[in-house]
Amino acid sequence: MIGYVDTVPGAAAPSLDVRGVRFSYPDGQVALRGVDLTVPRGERVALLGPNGAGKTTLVLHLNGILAGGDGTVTVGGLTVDRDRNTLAEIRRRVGIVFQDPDDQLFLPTVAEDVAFGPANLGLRGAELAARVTEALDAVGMAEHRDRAPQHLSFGQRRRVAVATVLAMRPEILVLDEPSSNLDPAARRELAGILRRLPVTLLMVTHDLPYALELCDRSVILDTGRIVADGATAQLLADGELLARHRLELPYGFDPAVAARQLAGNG
Ligand SMILES: Nc1ncnc2c1ncn2[C@@H]1O[C@H](COP(=O)(O)OP(=O)(O)OP(=O)(O)O)[C@@H](O)[C@H]1O
Repeated sequence: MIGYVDTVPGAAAPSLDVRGVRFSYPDGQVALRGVDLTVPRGERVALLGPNGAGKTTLVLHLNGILAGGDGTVTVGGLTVDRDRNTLAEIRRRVGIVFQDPDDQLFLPTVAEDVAFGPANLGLRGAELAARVTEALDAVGMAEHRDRAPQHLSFGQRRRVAVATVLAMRPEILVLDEPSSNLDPAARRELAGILRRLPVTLLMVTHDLPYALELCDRSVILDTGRIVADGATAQLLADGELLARHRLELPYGFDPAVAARQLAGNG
């Protein structure tokens, strides 16, 4: 089993600490208006919110793709800044899985795609091979290692995209809409895989049942501010809160019943 939760220096620090982050785009559009968020090591948190709330902008601050506003972001005790060495380590610690797996897969075979990141870190030979196998095992894709990514199903490609990030042994795994375009079986299988990963997880999603299934805690972001932060089951049971922030449960979905079922299965 992968043990990267304990391998990062500064193990006492939270995985993620966002303090007073404000950010406007160059055209003046204000996207974040003072965001505070602490995620302890090993926790799984859903980041919810309507279109335009600032979710992507916040995620892009976690590994320094966006910066320059106010506030600080700390990952496993290391503050995100523009220093080249720090940024390289931050990008190893924060693994972002984008919505479209094809943005992350570009080499002839699955194994080469998964090896790409750790090879850039300098791993070679048996150590690199072990890292690739470990990551592919974690997402149940080891038997496909020599296949071409473009010949895999969408759900398989998404799993390989997760493996490319896991191969870096991240401190925190950030997933952008992980359930999108998955059929019900692939969606369920991915949930099982993500639940077993020993890693801090931040999941951006509009799929509220998926948030409930995977994350005990959810945070709602709207107009650049965190407007709710609590137990997912409680937030989803608050119809007025959801309506205020343009969040909708699927027709007929009862979060209380689903939470009881999940607790029974857990
Ligand atoms: N490159 C950009 N230039 C200017 N404004 C931007 C840019 N990208 C995003 N914005 C604006 O920043 C705000 C936050 O957008 P962001 O993409 O972070 O929201 P989001 O919550 O991820 O939305 P969605 O659910 O639609 O993906 C919005 O008002 C958006 O129009």
